[in-house]
Amino acid sequence: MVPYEGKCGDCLTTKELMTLYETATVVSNSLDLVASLEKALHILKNRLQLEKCVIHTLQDDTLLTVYACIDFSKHQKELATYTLGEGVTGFAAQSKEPVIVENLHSDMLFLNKSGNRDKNALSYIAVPMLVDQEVIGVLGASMSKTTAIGFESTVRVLTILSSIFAQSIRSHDINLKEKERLKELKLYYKMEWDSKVHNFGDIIGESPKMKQVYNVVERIAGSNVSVLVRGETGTGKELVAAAIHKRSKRKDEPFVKLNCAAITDSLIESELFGHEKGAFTDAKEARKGRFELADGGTLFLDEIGDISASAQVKLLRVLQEREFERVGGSKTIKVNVRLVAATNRNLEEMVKNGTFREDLYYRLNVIPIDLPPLRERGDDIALLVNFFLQKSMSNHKKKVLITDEAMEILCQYTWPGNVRELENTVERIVLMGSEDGISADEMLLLLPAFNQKLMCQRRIYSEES
Ligand SMILES: Nc1ncnc2c1ncn2[C@@H]1O[C@H](COP(=O)(O)OP(=O)(O)OP(=O)(O)O)[C@@H](O)[C@H]1O
Repeated sequence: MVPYEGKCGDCLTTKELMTLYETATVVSNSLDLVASLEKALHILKNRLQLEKCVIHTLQDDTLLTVYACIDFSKHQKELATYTLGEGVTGFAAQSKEPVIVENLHSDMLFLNKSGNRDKNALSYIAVPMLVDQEVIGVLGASMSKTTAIGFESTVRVLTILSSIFAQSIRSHDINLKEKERLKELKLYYKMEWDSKVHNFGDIIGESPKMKQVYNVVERIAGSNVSVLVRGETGTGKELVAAAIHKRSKRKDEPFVKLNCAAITDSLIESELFGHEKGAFTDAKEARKGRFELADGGTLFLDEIGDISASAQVKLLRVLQEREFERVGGSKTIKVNVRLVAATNRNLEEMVKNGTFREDLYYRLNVIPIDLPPLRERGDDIALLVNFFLQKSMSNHKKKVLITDEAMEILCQYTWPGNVRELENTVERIVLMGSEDGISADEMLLLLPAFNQKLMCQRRIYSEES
């Protein structure tokens, strides 16, 4: 075996140039990369009489497996697998240098694991395929008496081709990964839209408390700090999380959401971090978790107070080290995710009674945003009623008038379900109401039973006094 010293003597011959031109053209015009690489290897064989040409690629930084080849049976392909440093292929990958085995019948480095050594073959050359000095595989070929060029020229041609092949394989891999990511994101977003969880609509409200919220959102959106949005149910926590994302540099990357309260303890870690095939009974396929889906973007964890103790530990590690392993996996995955969490629970209380980790609480609560309940937002109620009224009338292609007295009732109501309840109430108003206007009595009928009773009592009381 001779490590190639990198001599660069004569210029390329016309034969070599033609070979390079043809192989590069075949590979650059490809949709099916493996088929095109194999065509390119055939050109090497036909033009230069190089035999058993094979491209190995490096898997998981340890194993070189056949990616494309000519003159190998299916079984031989499977046998021709090398670890780093093993045989001439493994050695070329490890040393990052071309390796020449002058006499492959006597050199111990030529292992012939595939068993398809040719009687006529004399020598073997293996050239590492590098992208930015990183080995992604090895290009190898046998030389025989009939090979049209010498060692030096063969190394030169294979070295030029290995760099073209390496770039093509790398771009192909990136495209595949991106396609897979888009497929998973499409699936995720489809699920979200189907359950109508997503809403990127604008935030309505001019009250001083909401102006404070906008102020904080504007100031922190551009940074990468974690945010904890707190507020009663239906106050718009998800809307604020989406607003932070939309105003950040990550706005063109995914905004991914997980409602921690909707997932059982046993599934939460798999939803967050993904799982490998066979990690548990139902894990028929490997699946990415929300952290991987949100890579580059924002992950919104709703109802963060509901996650299990073991998921809290894993979450803390991601926040500290930006890395994790899938459930049932050992490979460490690194992600770049901005976390926005939300809760309507009292996390401080949970920290005190030991149900929520204090270290995690501080990691999440770098920037707290407190959303006011609707009953503390004064004129915002009327603004929101009008906003949802327009939206709903246009959806239902119907005109409905809310009289002043009906609006008065809506403004006095305590809205325990906050904006969500108000939105649903306006929807009912549009469905039940008419252009003639909704009266106060009709309005009371449209409010949920418990509060309707309260309102009636108030009304009777005020009429009596
Ligand atoms: N200020 C607002 N302007 C317009 N729509 C709003 C506003 N706040 C909330 N909404 C709407 O009210 C509904 C509930 O909002 P959202 O889901 O963001 O609340 P939440 O606080 O996250 O609720 P939960 O605690 O139940 O998860 C959504 O349809 C949202 O679009």
